[in-house]
Amino acid sequence: MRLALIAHDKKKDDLMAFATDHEETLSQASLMATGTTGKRLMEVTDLDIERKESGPLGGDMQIGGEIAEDTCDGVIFLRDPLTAQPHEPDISALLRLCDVHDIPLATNLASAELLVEQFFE
Ligand SMILES: O=C(CO)COP(=O)(O)O
Repeated sequence: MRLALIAHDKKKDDLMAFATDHEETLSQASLMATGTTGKRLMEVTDLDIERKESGPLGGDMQIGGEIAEDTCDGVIFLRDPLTAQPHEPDISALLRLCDVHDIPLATNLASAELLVEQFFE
């Protein structure tokens, strides 16, 4: 099971709390994250995380590449729906690829809980 974890700045605290709550479960997965999200996750948990570039520098695209290569089984992406992002085209491309390849995608905490429950518990 290979899972991508991503959060926009205003959602990072939520993702850190989620990862801490589910640390034991998430440790069963192979995890990757965009740059800053991954750095924060490794600061607050003992999870082993493959860090991609930061989102605005191509990290979303790198995770999209994994989806296209069939090496990503699920994405938790806590997006900030109230703040414009400079790399919006990359974000849309990642979400689109999840749909193209039928990859489970959770974009808020409620769906992230369901995804993790279904995947691991
Ligand atoms: O911008 C992001 C996703 O679109 C997240 O990137 P960071 O994890 O580097 O902040």
